[in-house]
Amino acid sequence: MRGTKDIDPLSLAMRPPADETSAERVEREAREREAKIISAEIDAEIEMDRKQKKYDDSVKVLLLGQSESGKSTTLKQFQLIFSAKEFENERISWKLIIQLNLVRTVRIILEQLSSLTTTRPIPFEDNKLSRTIHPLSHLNSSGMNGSTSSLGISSQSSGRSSDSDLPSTSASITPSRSSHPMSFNSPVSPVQRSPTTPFSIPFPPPVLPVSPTEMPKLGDHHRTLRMRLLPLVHLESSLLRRLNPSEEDEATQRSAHWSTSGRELFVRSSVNWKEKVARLRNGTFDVRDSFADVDDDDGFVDFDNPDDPNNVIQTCKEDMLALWHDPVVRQVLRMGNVRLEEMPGFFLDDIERIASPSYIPSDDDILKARLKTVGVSEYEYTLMMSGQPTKWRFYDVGGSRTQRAAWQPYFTHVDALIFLAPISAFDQCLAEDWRVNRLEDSLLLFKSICKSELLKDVDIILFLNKIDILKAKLDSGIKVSKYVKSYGERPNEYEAVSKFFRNKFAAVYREYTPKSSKKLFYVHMTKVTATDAMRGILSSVCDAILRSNLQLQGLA
Ligand SMILES: Nc1nc2c(ncn2[C@@H]2O[C@H](COP(=O)(O)OP(=O)(O)OP(=O)(O)O)[C@@H](O)[C@H]2O)c(=O)[nH]1
Ligand SMILES: [Mg+2]
Repeated sequence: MRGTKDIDPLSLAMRPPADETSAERVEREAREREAKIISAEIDAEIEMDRKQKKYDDSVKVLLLGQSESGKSTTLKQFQLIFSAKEFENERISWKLIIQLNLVRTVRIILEQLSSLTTTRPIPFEDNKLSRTIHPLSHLNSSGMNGSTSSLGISSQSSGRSSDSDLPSTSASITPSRSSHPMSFNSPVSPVQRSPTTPFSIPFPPPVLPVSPTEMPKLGDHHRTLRMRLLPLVHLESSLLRRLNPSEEDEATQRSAHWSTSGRELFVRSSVNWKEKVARLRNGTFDVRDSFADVDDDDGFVDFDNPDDPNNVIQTCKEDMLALWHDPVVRQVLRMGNVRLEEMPGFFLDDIERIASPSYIPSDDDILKARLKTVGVSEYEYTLMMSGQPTKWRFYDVGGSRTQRAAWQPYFTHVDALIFLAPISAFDQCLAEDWRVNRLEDSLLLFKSICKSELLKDVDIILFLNKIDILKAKLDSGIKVSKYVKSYGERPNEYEAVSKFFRNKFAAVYREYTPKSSKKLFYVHMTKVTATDAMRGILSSVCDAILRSNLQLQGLA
């Protein structure tokens, strides 16, 4: 026991009076709480100020766009093309992410198979983005008629997407649906979400009506495969917990509603995930110890440990291949309209390579890997531009709806922004809200960015991204006019479709950019995963930003 004389005099002075009444205590505690909040706000302001001052001499670029639009992938390309050594140093860190991407896809298949053996719909959140939306079948199945606004947007396909999650403090960047530039067919019917019955959330129905006799039959070997692949599912949840222990972000909250294995791998801006991955690689893996804190892993590589991801994946290799090539499994996926190949982080066609003990991720693997961003990550690179070293600072934001409130503080001190809109997503819905068409969300988001007074003089580079997926969809016969009413009778071909989308975004820019704006606007059709094509695009983007910067400073 410490005596009174050992107590710090400051703590003594801060102690509540001995005769404090309970009413006084409540009042004091409320005062202290408020003071704490104010103090945290001041700290945040000081930190932001510090960052602005510190990086004033660098060219600052903000990457914006909805989740999965390709922001972090664009950043990887910048690093690969202009800062190759750093990219090389981080190569090995991506191995675990790629392994986790692979395992996630296997888990999705297993969950789909479960749907055949259980009466309740599977908690299958992960593939929402790769499921198409089926306006007609859904309207039929629900009996809900999606009324269409005067602009052709159904009431379910709400623009709330952007209304609700853009920074609420700035009216100028809050999008409004009242003058929508494109008209979309109703994507899906409103779903009845009940917090107490999470499994009652319906999924988009299969393409064809399925009678019980048409249901694919699972045999004993499917059940055996499932059992044999369970270590992968355990490995995934164990590693996710270790990489993001006690996270309370949306992914975790959703997982509580869905299933522990439903979490998507994400990186929080404040966490150096590469360091964490390195520690996991150097520590021992023990699935049974999955709740242990990462900090406890100070051991060495245990090559004999059966819980090591390399070992688990290698052991399950043949079963993964058997599952992926099984005709019944393919039929189940088709019926559920699950297009795994279009999902980010799809590595099932690379099992042999990834399961090899000597596997090192290739450049393409790293660009394909999916790691969701939460918060705002900052990266500083010295890029060699026309033989001159130039300091660049990139801000890579999380694009999902709950993340967008964090964008606004960065609007006031960037030189340019790259906005990514995945135009392949015309037939998809947001992971965050099934009622919202992803392309519609992108357009509304872009509109709010154009309108923003804070971004009035910030150059905008628009990447209409994922053109490879767009081409594949058109080639497979998916009709744009089925999802975008205003597309009408135009040819369902890449040239016509891409021109149509490009014109729509350009029209939004022209209509909503403040008249007094001095900003420049460039549009590129991109597949940001393609390094050769991006080399030229990123060079010209950097040149344009630099030129514009010099002009602004009166140096050009
Ligand atoms: N096929 C194809 N895939 C792409 C393209 N651009 C990005 N991807 C993939 O799409 C996935 C999502 O890309 P990210 O860069 O992580 O998306 P993001 O915008 O950073 O998403 P958040 O962090 O959630 O905001 C990754 O797996 C990428 O490899 C593209 O042009 N074509
Ligand atoms: Mg990201």
